[in-house]
Order: sequence, then structure tokens, then C-alpha cells
Amino acid sequence: MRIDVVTIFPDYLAPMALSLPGKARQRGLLDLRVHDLREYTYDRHRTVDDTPYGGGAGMVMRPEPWGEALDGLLAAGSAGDAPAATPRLLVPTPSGRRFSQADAARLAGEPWLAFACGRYEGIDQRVIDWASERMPVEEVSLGDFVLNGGEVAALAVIEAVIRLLPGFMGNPESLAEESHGADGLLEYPVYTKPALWRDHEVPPILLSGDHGRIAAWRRQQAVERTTQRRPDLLADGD
Ligand SMILES: NCc1ccc(-c2ccccc2)nc1
Repeated sequence: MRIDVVTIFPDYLAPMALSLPGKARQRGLLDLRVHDLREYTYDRHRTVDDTPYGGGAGMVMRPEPWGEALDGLLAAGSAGDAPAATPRLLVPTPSGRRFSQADAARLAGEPWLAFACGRYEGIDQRVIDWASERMPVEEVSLGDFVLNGGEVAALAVIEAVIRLLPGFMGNPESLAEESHGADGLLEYPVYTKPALWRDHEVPPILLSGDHGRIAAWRRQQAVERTTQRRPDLLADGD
């Protein structure tokens, strides 16, 4: 998989050079390229933002640099220098569709993803509209909270996707029990040694060796947690 990230803070993507992503890149599983949006500006101050039409607080990211950055990706695609004709462009934004584990699984099947990391109040809408005429574009939200930019959200989406790539995780079984289990419930609580820690003991059932009762206990714990924390996951016919 190839992943391109366009951002005014390329260093935000430095964690991608660490540990698993770093090994995956060395093993050729992941081809990650980070592009500084300011490389596509030509004024002395390398300006990437300007005041919003219609007034309002804050600044908006100018379309020109984004257009040229995306032109670069499209050129790579049409020159055959990329695994597909165009990337699927993901734009992290609070106003996007909610990103889910199902989306991560779907995107893990893509050959080429690109992330447009906005800052300020966001990117001029015409960039999204223009890009949507030339490649698949998805505006994604990680939840109802606002960051200062799309980079942290892009890191989260990238990690959620690349950990699903075949050969990426050392222990693929660990993917079996996702935090949202196959039954759509939250994960049960987990414990390890020592059996007693600061007057807190491991639930005795887990030391019983009775795998049937352990499975039943774990399911009960998952149902209780989901009821308390995420009743929306229990909604009928969801
Ligand atoms: N839902 C997570 C998320 C994603 C992106 C942004 C964001 C903030 C400012 C500018 C551009 C993107 N904020 C929150």
C-alpha cells in the first residue's frame, strides 16, 4: 500500500517511522510519502491561508497550493509511478462521515490512499469539489471533537488501516478480538500476572480453567460495559 500525506506539518508524521510502521516500510509493505504543502507556494511568506469569504473568524486554506499538491499525485498515477491511476483521498474533518472499524477494513483493501490534512478553519471547499471530479474523496470524522488540524486524525486512520494489512502485525490472531468484538460489543476487561496487585485480585473465574464459564463471564462483562458506555451499539437492527 502506498500512502501520501499532504500537510503543513510534515514532522507530525514522524511517528510513522517508528516501530511497526517503520518495519512495514522497510519490508516494503507500506510506501509512505509525506509532502509539505508549503512546497506548493511561491510567495515570500509561503502563504497557505487567507481570510474567509463571507466573513467569520479564523482563516481558510487557499485552494492553489492544494491543487498543485494533488496535481502531483495525479501525475504520479498517470505516469504509472503509483499502484493505481488515482489515490483515494481522505480528508479528516469534524464535518466528515464517522470513521469506523468497517471503514478501516474497507480501506485496507485499497492500493493507494492520500490524506489531505487541513488546518485553520479548513480547506477551501472547491478543493474537495475539484478533487471529487478526479478521484474518490472521503471526508472522515473520528468523533465529535475538534483538533487543530487533520494530522493527528490522519495518524489514527493510517494506524487503524495499516495494522490490518496482511503481514503487518506480528501476531495476526490479535486482530481477531477487536475492541469492538465480532458481536458488535465492547471488549471485556483483561488481566495478567500477578494474581494480586495492590489488594486488587484477578476475578477468580479467570483462574478456574473452566473455559466455558470464562467465555460466558467475558460475554457478560462485554454486555455490561456496552450497556453502560455505548448503548448505541445495542440499538436494535443497527
Ligand atoms: N474528528 C477529528 C478531527 C479531524 C479533523 C479536525 C480538523 C480541525 C481543524 C482543521 C482541520 C481538521 N478536527 C478533528
